[in-house]
Amino acid sequence: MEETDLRLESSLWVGNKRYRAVLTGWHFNWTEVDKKNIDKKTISVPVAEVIGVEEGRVEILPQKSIEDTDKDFTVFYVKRSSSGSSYGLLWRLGRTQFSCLSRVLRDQWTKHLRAALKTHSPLRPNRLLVFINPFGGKEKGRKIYHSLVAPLFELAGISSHVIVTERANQARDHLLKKDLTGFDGVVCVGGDGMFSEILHGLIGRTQQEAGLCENDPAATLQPCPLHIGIVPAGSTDCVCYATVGVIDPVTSALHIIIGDSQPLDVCSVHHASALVRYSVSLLGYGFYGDVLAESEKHRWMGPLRYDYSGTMVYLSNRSYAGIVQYLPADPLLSSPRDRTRCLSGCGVCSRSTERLFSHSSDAGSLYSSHLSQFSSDTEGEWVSVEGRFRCVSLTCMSSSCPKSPLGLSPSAHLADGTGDLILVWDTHPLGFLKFLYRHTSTQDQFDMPFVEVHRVKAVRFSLPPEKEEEAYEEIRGSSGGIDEEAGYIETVSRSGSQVSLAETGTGREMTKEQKTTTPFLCGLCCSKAPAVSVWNCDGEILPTTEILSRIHGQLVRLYARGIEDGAAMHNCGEENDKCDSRYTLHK
Ligand SMILES: CCCCCCCCCCCCC/C=C/[C@@H](O)[C@H](COP(=O)(O)O)NC(=O)CCCCCCCCCCCCCCC
Ligand SMILES: Nc1ncnc2c1ncn2[C@@H]1O[C@H](COP(=O)(O)OP(=O)(O)O)[C@@H](O)[C@H]1O
Ligand SMILES: [Ca+2]
Repeated sequence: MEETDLRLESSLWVGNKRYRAVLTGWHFNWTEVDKKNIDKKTISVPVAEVIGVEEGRVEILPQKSIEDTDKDFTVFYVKRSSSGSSYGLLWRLGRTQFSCLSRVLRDQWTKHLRAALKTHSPLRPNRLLVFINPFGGKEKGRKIYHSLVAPLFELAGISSHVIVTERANQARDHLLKKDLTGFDGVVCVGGDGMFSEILHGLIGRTQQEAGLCENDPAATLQPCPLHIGIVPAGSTDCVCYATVGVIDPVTSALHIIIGDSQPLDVCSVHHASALVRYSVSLLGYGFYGDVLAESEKHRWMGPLRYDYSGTMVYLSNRSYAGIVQYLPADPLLSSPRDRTRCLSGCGVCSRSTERLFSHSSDAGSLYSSHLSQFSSDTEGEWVSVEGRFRCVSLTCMSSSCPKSPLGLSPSAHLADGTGDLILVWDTHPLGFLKFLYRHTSTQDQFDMPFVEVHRVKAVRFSLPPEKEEEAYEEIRGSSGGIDEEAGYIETVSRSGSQVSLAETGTGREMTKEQKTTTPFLCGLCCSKAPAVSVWNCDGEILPTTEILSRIHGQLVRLYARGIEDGAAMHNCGEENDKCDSRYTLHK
């Protein structure tokens, strides 16, 4: 046996085979001895990916059982496998039972492995606050947590305080008001809507404590100190898919246990000097807004409601007038059409960390000058376009999800402080269908004459003056002659009205003001098309149409590491732009 401060080396047995086991600073390796050189295979587990070390011969499936022998110990660790349909890798719990020559040696191994774990995984949580939405997705949140996740947390020695929500916004309110001391992170068992609640709670709480005003679009917000873990149990599960690469509760639980850390850009949405909401995945007007509004009527269908509503809205064949203004990001840093992907260890994102946090006060003043001089922009950086759009979408990340494995913007970055603005100009129905369909494959959805994509730092959307007037007309008309049965869905902003998060509620229900006189799906059955659509903000309907949104780089951190490329399972060990070929989109 050899032992130094962190290193330990000895013979160990697995079954009746002898191995040479070595614990170096960062890795735990074991290689079969007594075998011809050519066949020698080393199993190497990064210490950061060890889940737990237990004395004796331990099983956790189908139930935890311990055979308390004094020369044995069991190591649990992360094991990867390809996920088949998804781009990311599935993580599973690996387990190996080792036997030593003596109890003293066994105790040395367990002591060293546990000490190495502490040293190499500083962000591993000890205590977690878990929110379960029992009604998300297929209503399996409770079962998923208790049967798949809780046993892993227990094995890893994590204590958790579990709250099964009884109403919408309970998790958000808890995070805004209750004592959070002692918690290292918050776990969301649910979908994108539930994640959004937790996001709002944590960002709001952090700004309250820092004395910062969330309403000011120019404010440099304080990053949240608590990590968020997502256990997918929703309908779209886009945030989970885009940050982990698979929708799999066990994979997510293992990322949480080892304390992985993935920063995430967040977009704040404002109206008339007030914060409306935050968004991380989709802020979409037109098609995606209409799909969400329609889908709310069919919640009983579960996740299928989006396909049904998508088809109905597609058939209604609508476009909307609007003025879009945007502040482009530095084109030298990256481009939404550079055909690279943001993957685990992304070089573009790590370089952004430096840029985002080294001169945060300068960045704040730069933004304030841009945002306040918005209408008379002297620096000429803002770009303005006007016309009719099928949809206007802003996404801070790729927004990949099982429906669209590469996402709304396949080359967007999770943590570069920018978002991608996608403008789909009005076009013939088949063209738009082709655009939608390309989201399901690796075909470039931006390579179409009626589509534009821009990497941006801020976006403003407003209605052309005549449409604003029409929108008012629709509201006025609505007080007298709404045909409720025809289904009225449109949101109309009331210029100058102050909208705060507290007033917007869950955002999933329509407020009175949001109903207008124009029947939904009128493209199919009647002549008059609605003047305005609604904004879909990560699955919530916004109560305003005219908005100003701004990207806040790396405002929150998730227990994740970005997508690990299944096609490149080799251990590169380099920052990923050194292995760029792996990160290029395949045609
Ligand atoms: C023809 C096939 C078209 C497939 C088009 C796929 C585009 C998918 C882009 C998905 C972006 C997802 C961004 C995430 C949004 C979520 O935050 C948010 C909330 O999720 P939650 O309920 O789980 O909490 N989800 C959503 O707003 C759902 C948006 C989903 C839009 C899907 C639209 C499906 C369209 C099907 C059209 C079919 C046309 C067929 C015509 C014959
Ligand atoms: N106990 C509850 N009852 C009703 N709604 C809830 C509850 N808990 C959370 N919600 C709300 O349900 C909405 C949808 O939840 P989510 O978990 O995202 O599922 P889905 O992906 O199916 O939409 C969220 O907006 C959230 O605020
Ligand atoms: Ca981004």
